[in-house]
Amino acid sequence: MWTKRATKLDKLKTSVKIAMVGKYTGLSDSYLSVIKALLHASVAMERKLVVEWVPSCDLEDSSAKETPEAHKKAWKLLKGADGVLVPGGFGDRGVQGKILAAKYARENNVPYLGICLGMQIAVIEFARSVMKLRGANSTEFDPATTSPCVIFMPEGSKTQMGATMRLGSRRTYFHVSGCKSAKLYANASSVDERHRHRYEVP
Ligand SMILES: NC(=O)CC[C@H](N)C(=O)O
Repeated sequence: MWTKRATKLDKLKTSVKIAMVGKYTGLSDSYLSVIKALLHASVAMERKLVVEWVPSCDLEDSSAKETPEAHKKAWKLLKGADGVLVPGGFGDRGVQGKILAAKYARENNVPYLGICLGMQIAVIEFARSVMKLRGANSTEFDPATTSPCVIFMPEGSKTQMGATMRLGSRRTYFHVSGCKSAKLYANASSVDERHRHRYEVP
C-alpha cells in the first residue's frame, strides 16, 4: 500500500497551492502535523502539494508602510493560492493579518481551513464584517471587548493559568442530529477530537 502511495505521489503533476498564514513561518516544524495532513489529503485528491508560507504580520496595513516589499510578496502569495489555511496559535501578534486572510478567502470564495486559532479568527472576521460588530474580538486579545465572540472557557479559571488548557481527546455530542457539523462526520452522534486551547466560541 505504501509503495503504491509513494509511486502515486511521485507521478502527481497538477499542483494545489495552499497558503499557510501563520506566525512561526521561520519554523516549519511547529506545523509538522498540519503539513502531514495536507500531504495525505492532497495525494488522495491526486494533487501535488505546494505550501506557501505567508507571515501573517506582512499582510497587515502597517507592513505596507514599514516593509512594503514583504507586504507585496505576502499578498501575492495569498492571492495565488487555491486554499488558505490558518493554523493554531497563541498571543495577538499577527492576528490582524490572519483576519485579513480570512476576509480575503470569504469574499473571494477561496476555501479556508481554520484550525484552533484559525477557526476563532474566521468567527471574529465574520462577526466584524458580516454582522457589523466592529469591536468583535476574542477575550484573549481584548478582555474588554464589547462583542466577545471567542471567550475563556466557562470551566476554566482565569487565576489558575497552568491547568486551564483543554488538552487531548474530548468527546463532543451533537445535540441536533443531521446538523451540518454532524454531516461532516457521516452523521455520527458524537466525535472524539483533540484539543489544545483555552478559549472557545460560546
Ligand atoms: N491551539 C490554539 O490555536 C489555541 C487558540 C487560542 N489561543 C486558545 O487558547 O483558545
